[in-house]
Amino acid sequence: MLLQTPKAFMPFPTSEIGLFHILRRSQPRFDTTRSIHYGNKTLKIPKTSIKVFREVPKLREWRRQQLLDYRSVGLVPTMGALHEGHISLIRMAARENHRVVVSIYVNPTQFGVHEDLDSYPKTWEKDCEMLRELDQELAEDGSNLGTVSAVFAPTTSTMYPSGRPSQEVDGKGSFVTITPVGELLEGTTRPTFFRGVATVCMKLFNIVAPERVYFGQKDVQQTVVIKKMVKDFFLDMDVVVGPTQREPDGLALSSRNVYLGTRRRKVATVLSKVLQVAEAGYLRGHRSRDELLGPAGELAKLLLMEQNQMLPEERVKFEVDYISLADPETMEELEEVDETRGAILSGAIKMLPVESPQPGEDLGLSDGPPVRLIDNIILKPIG
Ligand SMILES: Nc1ncnc2c1ncn2[C@@H]1O[C@H](COP(=O)(O)OP(=O)(O)OP(=O)(O)O)[C@@H](O)[C@H]1O
Ligand SMILES: CC(C)(CO)[C@@H](O)C(=O)[O-]
Ligand code: BAL
Repeated sequence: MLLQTPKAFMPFPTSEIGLFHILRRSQPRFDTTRSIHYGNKTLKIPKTSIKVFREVPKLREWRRQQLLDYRSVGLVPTMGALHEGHISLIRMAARENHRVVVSIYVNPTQFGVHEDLDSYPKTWEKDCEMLRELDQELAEDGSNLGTVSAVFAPTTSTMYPSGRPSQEVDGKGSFVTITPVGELLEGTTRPTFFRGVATVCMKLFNIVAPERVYFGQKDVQQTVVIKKMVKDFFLDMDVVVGPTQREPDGLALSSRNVYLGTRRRKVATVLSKVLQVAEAGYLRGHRSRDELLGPAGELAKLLLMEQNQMLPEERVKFEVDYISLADPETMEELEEVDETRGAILSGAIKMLPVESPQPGEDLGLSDGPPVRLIDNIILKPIG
């Protein structure tokens, strides 16, 4: 990083002008796909000192000042639609860093051409409200090293300065690919997913230059891909993985849960139940794939049979995409768990559109297309 004198890097004057007010006047809702310029002002989330950066140079300028002030920076990358899973990562980051940057960016290149880029939930105002509440909580809790200092919410033209690359599998562009791990499991169903994730994370890491980056275990294969990228490209930062936050009934929190609607939400715990059966086998001493995944597959069949016996207007059909028992570093499938290494149990299911929707039934966001859910459990090494 190029160092300049502190004077040259005095931050731009900040403004208490409500971001919402500016946005309301200029466009109806915050839209990360369009370029917006507000002169030289650094915006803030109202009633907080959280800066909102939309462009790279100002963020870099702020970052350099942190370096000069010996302040550590933690980065929590997100796609917005914040929930308690994200908040738990931000809390972790605030415990371990003087400054926390949360990025909010729905990255088009990690969505396949037929995926849900257009309908992906965007809840900017609610996200700001959650960050405001968290800011207060962190300020009152003296055990943290830092607090949320900034949100980075770039546009796509900022993130892809040479133009947005194609989302096609054979699309050309400046990509980071981490293979073979990025081709397995989630990469089979979503062949451009990890290429998009690695590419955007490399950009975010280069822009923010954090000491630590925070990811959730809910997307476990993503954490494996990111760790590999950091190792193989000598990126000077630690990757910290936070535990999966769940609803009381066990469903992993996910921004996409809003797609489910009431009926499918009740059945969405199938995946966590199936994985728990396999985990219970490991804790009882089973190590072979058949012993661990056999009962898990049986439970999935049983739960589907139960649904099939119900009336069409009540039931929920689902398809198991995969249940995997994999090595924690390569994500290659295992026949036998080496208990000194442990393993990753993971799965994906597709909740199908409800049959015979009832008048006024809540079908979830975007009216009920199939919803793919993922989850995992780490089988910890023993000894
Ligand atoms: N339940 C959760 N517990 C802990 N971390 C989570 C949880 N859900 C998401 N995260 C983490 O938050 C970060 C940002 O994730 P993202 O914004 O995609 O949210 P998401 O809920 O995973 O959305 P999606 O529905 O697209 O999977 C990622 O590191 C992700 O693993
Ligand atoms: C890491 C990430 C923010 C990259 O867009 C995304 O994949 C996510 O939210 O998990
Ligand atoms: N949390 C993973 C982001 C995605 O599924 O696109």
